[in-house]
Amino acid sequence: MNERDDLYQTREAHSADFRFDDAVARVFPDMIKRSVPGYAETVAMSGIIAGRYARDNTRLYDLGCSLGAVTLAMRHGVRARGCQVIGVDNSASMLERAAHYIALDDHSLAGDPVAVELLQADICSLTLDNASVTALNYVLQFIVLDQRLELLTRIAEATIPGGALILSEKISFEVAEQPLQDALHWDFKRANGYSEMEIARKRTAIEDYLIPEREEVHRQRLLAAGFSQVIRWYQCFNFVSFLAIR
Ligand SMILES: C[S@@+](CC[C@H](N)C(=O)[O-])C[C@H]1O[C@@H](n2cnc3c(N)ncnc32)[C@H](O)[C@@H]1O
Ligand SMILES: O=C(O)C(=O)C[C@]1(C(=O)O)C=C[C@@H](O)C=C1
Repeated sequence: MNERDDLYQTREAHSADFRFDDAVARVFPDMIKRSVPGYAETVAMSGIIAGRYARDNTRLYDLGCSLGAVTLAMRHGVRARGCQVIGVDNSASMLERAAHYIALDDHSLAGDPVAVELLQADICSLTLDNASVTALNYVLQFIVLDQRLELLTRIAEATIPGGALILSEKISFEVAEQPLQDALHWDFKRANGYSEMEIARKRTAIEDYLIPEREEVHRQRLLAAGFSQVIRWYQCFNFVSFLAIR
């Protein structure tokens, strides 16, 4: 199942034509590991954070769950009782594969594991409720700009007092810092075996589709959405993760 990402060795790229389709879902674990600096740590620490913030008889949401990496990290991190982890994605190709990974995990766990449910839905029109922890791991960056505050506000309103949002994103920087951050990111991709052509084609494909914003924009919008505290708990080059508390 873990195929190597060679999509842009053969695929031509056009602006904003990247989609989470079957071809991407097939190579996704390899693609995200080789493309996002700090991905493995972000997933693993989502489990630790879920352990601290999950409360009895609440929900944990993994919005834009792809193959369910964070869904499973949260399932394994939860110590509270009566919790349910809900993984949501609008890509059928992703969810089909996520279901396979959840089933493998079900079989490996003894006793009464934390319940996991997968849902195919658009997170921009999903009703959320009774959340103690929500993860938005590299997903907000794909939501059109004018829907981002509304989505975060719905998450904040659905979050119990003291509950948490884990928000991981590719970010942008002020003009003086941006070239260095880009260069380091592309060095990371080169070191992971992507060619100049693959890096350039992926860049074209996600341009105008993955829209990064500055740290300050994220912080202020999270506060405007209804969270009371925001910290940046992790950064690796141009990828960061925030923890926002309701
Ligand atoms: C970069 S991946 C997320 C990675 C995943 N959270 C992880 O940590 O492994 C982005 C995911 O968001 C999903 N997505 C994008 N827009 C969405 C929307 N409006 N509703 C639901 N899912 C969405 C995509 O289908 C894709 O699977
Ligand atoms: O910014 C890039 O160059 C990326 O490849 C990033 C990114 C992401 O952050 O989601 C884009 C699409 C894939 O899902 C994997 C990585």
